[in-house]
Amino acid sequence: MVKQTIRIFARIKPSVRKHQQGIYSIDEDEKLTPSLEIILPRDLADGFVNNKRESYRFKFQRIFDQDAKQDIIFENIAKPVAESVLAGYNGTIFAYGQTGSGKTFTITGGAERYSDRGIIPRTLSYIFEHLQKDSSKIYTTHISYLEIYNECGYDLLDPRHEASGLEDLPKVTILEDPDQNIHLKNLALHQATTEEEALNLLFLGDTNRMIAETPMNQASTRSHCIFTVHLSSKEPGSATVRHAKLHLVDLAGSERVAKSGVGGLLLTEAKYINLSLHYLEQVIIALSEKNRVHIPYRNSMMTSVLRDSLGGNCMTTMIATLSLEKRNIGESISTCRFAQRVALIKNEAVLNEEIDPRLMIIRLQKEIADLKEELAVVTGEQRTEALTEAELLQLEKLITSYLEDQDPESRLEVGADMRKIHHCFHHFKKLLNDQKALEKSQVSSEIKDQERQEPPKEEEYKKLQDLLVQRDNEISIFAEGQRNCYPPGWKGRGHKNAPHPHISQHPTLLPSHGAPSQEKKMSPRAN
Ligand SMILES: Nc1ncnc2c1ncn2[C@@H]1O[C@H](COP(=O)(O)OP(=O)(O)OP(=O)(O)O)[C@@H](O)[C@H]1O
Repeated sequence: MVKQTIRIFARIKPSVRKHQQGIYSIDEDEKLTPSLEIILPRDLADGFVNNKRESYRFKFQRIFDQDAKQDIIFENIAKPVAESVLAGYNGTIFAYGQTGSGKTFTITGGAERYSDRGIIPRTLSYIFEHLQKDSSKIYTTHISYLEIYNECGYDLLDPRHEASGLEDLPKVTILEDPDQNIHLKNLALHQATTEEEALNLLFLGDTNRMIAETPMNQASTRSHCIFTVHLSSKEPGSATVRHAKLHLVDLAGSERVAKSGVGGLLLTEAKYINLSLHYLEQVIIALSEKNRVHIPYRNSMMTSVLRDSLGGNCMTTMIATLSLEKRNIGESISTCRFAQRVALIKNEAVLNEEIDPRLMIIRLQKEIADLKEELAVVTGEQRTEALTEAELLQLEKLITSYLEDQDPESRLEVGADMRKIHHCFHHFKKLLNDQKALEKSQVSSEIKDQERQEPPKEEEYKKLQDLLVQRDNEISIFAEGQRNCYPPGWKGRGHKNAPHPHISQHPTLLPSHGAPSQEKKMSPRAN
């Protein structure tokens, strides 16, 4: 992770009236941070901001004076960012300043001379040169070009060449996923395999930008443009892919509505521009304040798109473009003030790596195939997915003899073959389940048998009760008989006083002659 505050640079546009004496001075003491002093001319000091102050001093990473050429700007500002993008970090360079201060010239360049090429073409050239030289990685490059005008996004890389106004271009909208990542719907990503293809895309975007421009909407002044290089890289054979994005941003003119004196539709546009830049300012103020939890990124499309570039996962650089002429002093001071706040924002850039599941599967499949081959070499046998019939038979034999072996120390040796080990476990599990099922069925059949053999308790109790009543009757009959000792009127079997047939057959209950004490021995009820 790289922790870094946003780096701020100042670039002063060449003045038509050559160096206006006394308006500004640059202090470039090597030991100190360079500073730009803006000196208020006497006639302005009375009416502007604070009539007591005569000068304002602002610190920058570096200040490029009027004579700084495009190659110097690229080398010092854009090249370090391009390098970090090539290393896998996100990068952003944005130009901020009033209309006509040189934002487009700095970011895209001038059309007159080849040497006027700006940061975008020079960065593309640098990136593709690096990609060509570096054979240790596989790179993929895509380009997108977004224009934001009046809070609406438009895809400048519409290849139909039919746009005669912004509304003819595909409209881009913002989508946010549950992880709060921003996705731009309808913004096409075009693959560029060479510098030429990438430059053609830049040209297409700039052409669409110009065609869509109307006198009322001088696009470069009134809209924000974000040219993005999406770079993916991976080492050959690796499933880890690095994704880095480089935003090159040309913001709308930063002048304030109150001072620009516009009206009607233009005023609406100016409000929008300023609203958009106002929200950018709000985000920057929030980020520069310590302990501020909520950052209002969602308020505008631009801050949503640049969310990572501002206080997030990105190496960000700002170029404050200044047109330091007497009439622009106010705007120049406000641009510098804005830059000072931006310089307080800390970003934390991390390498954006992810595993490509498709590549991972391919890699694992290859690894399995390699390992199988290696195993075959070591074991001398070619292994198939499943065990062969012969192997299964041999394994069954081993398992049987292992189970039959009474020795508790005995071992089942199947070798280092996971297929065989799994088969053994499977076999033991089956045995265990069979055993459980058998025990269960045995228990249930025993219960059934018992139920069949033992009559219900109530029935048994009734039988016993009946038997008891019967015995009581017999005993009382027997006792009666004893007392009467078979009276002369005894009529034998069938008589109402005759002993019960069972009693007559029961030896212990049969009356014995000459044993009168029998009655005493046998009480009618034991209980
Ligand atoms: N450093 C420079 N060297 C030479 N010419 C420059 C420089 N900066 C700006 N210019 C010229 O000044 C004019 C205005 O610049 P430019 O269009 O870049 O301003 P801008 O800030 O992008 O304005 P807008 O807000 O309208 O987009 C252009 O003609 C451009 O070529």
